[in-house]
Amino acid sequence: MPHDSSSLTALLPATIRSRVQSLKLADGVVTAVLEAGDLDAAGRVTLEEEVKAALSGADGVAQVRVGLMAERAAAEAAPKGPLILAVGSGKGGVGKSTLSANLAVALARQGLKVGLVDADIYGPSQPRLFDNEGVKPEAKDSKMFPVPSRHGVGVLSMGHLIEDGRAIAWRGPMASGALGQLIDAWWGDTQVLVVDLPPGTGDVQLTMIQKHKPAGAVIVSTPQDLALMDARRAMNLFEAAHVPVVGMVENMSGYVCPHCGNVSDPFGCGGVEQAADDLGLPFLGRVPLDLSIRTGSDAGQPPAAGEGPQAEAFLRLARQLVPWIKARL
Ligand SMILES: Nc1ncnc2c1ncn2[C@@H]1O[C@H](COP(=O)(O)OP(=O)(O)OP(=O)(O)O)[C@@H](O)[C@H]1O
Repeated sequence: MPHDSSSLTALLPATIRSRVQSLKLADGVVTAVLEAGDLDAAGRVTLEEEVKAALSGADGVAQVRVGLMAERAAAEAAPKGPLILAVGSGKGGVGKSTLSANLAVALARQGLKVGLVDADIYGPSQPRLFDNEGVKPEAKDSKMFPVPSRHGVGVLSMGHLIEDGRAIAWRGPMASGALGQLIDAWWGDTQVLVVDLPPGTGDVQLTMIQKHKPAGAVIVSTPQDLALMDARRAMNLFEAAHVPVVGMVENMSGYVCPHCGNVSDPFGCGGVEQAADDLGLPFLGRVPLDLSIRTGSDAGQPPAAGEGPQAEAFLRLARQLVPWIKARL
């Protein structure tokens, strides 16, 4: 008989079972979150290997993802930093970075003090989107200051730290160490930190979410079925880490012809709203596929900072999020 979450947990040795915070099976993928605050680096690697060895190959299991919780006591004792709002997607290229940047600008236009961390450390794009490429962050007491932008949003990205165009080939633990430095920076009176997560739903993402505990997450998807399946995986990932999903956004949902203004739907339309409905999540709204969104982004001018329908699409999303954010500040 195929396994479910409890029969899978029973496959783990008792010493590991007591560490399980959550364990979910969906579409053949097990997502397990374990308490590991007492273990050193070697112990954590062993624990991850043991879990994978115990569950891989079980009936109905195609893949096992492990997220390890650490430094819980230290995190709880630490002074309260800005509220973290993660922006995630199940796969790359759906517009997660574009949405993160414009949401940050749109939230700042609602009067909030907003910062942005580019956690997409393998392909950082925020310095280009905010037109502050090549600016190195200043630091004090080995903590960085955010790099200012023209739109009132401080930004920190691996792209600010590496030489132009140099690919980063880091392994998971180094990657999450680097991300920690971007988040634990001098954010001052910043109220909301929008975190542009790396695309995907693997171990790196899960560990990052566990460690930095966003207050909530927004999932972005394009309307096609394939992207939607990935969005569902992203939701499972946040659920496994006990991070509430604030809602879903449909990006590239209707192509506005720059010549005649006609709207067509190359990727379909309404799929994300339907998926949000099926999953019992709020649907936050759509952003059209619009050439000016790409050209503005490439030129370092976030459309949300301007006027017109493109700006309005992002401002509408931000207005929906403001009450949720204010209730948590
Ligand atoms: N609504 C839109 N209209 C037009 N172009 C868009 C829109 N959203 C995103 N794009 C463009 O699509 C490309 C991919 O967007 P983006 O980099 O934000 O995606 P991503 O999900 O963050 O990708 P990655 O996983 O590579 O980081 C960019 O060139 C961006 O300008």
